[in-house]
Amino acid sequence: MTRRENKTPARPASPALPRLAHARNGGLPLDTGWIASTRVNRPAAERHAAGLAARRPADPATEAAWLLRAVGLIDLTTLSGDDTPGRVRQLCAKARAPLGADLRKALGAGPVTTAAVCVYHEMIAPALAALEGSGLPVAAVSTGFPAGLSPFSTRLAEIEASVAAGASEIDIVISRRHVLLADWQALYDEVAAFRAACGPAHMKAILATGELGTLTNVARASLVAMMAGADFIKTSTGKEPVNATLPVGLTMCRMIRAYREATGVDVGFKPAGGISTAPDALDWLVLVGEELGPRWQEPDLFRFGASSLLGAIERRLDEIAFGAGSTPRRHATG
Ligand SMILES: O=C[C@H](O)COP(=O)(O)O
Repeated sequence: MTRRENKTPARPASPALPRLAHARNGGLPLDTGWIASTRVNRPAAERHAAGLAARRPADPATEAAWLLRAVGLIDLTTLSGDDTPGRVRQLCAKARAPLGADLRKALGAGPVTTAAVCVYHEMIAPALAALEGSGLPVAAVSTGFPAGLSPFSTRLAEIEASVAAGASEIDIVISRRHVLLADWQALYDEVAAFRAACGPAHMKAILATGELGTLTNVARASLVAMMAGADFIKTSTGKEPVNATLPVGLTMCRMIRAYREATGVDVGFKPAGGISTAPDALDWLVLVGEELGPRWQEPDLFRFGASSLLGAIERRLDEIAFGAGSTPRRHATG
């Protein structure tokens, strides 16, 4: 099946689209031979992933530099049933100024923001208002997030509504059954239709890897999503029983690398769900640095999808800057 033409009406995208200014992924025709020949050796992936922690930066100054970089890569997220405009305004204030001025001064760091704010559709308007003038994009989760089981027409309309409301990044979820049934054509058609509906907004394809059964399925779904035009591939919604894991991350990075070698196109990577400690952030940065290179430590090609990681990084930076005893005094609550 051929890809659908972009049918989303042009609407001014939210101001930060230039943050994703590298050439977009135009996709490829579905290549079933490539998909069938792709396999992953799970024990080897697990062994490799287990070694990443040993390669975290050892000295505190380098660790602080890495963690400052990680802050700028976070899609600061709230995806709760009890989200309110007030909570989203607080989140956006944190996204604009994620670290206190005293902490930045102690670390010798300049101004920093997170990469984006990620919310449900209903929270796009308060997020845009709260981020006005900051240059920070609003990402919206879409297509029946998190299960992706609402009617197809509803899922397309949901994307279009969020783009029309001003989201410049759309995080879609795939139908897991297409992967579990190895119906690659159905998966390709679905993701290509979502990509067309996104129009100017950049699309992150959430694979929900914890529900795909095998790493081989993760690899194949990654390839199909990229062939169908995904700008980013993303591990998880944060709502599956198992979310972002390093063996899954390794698998997806290797597929991004293979796609780049075949097409010359850079596709972004977003691990999401359960990434909640400073060492977690370091492990993911080691992984993408080793597998894809430093370009994938920049916000146009890498994001952390996380609701609690920022607080953990802030506490660790505080320890580095002011000493271990300072954290309880300076951060009364986690
Ligand atoms: O896309 C982002 C995830 O939903 C965040 O998951 P988390 O709450 O486990 O950090």
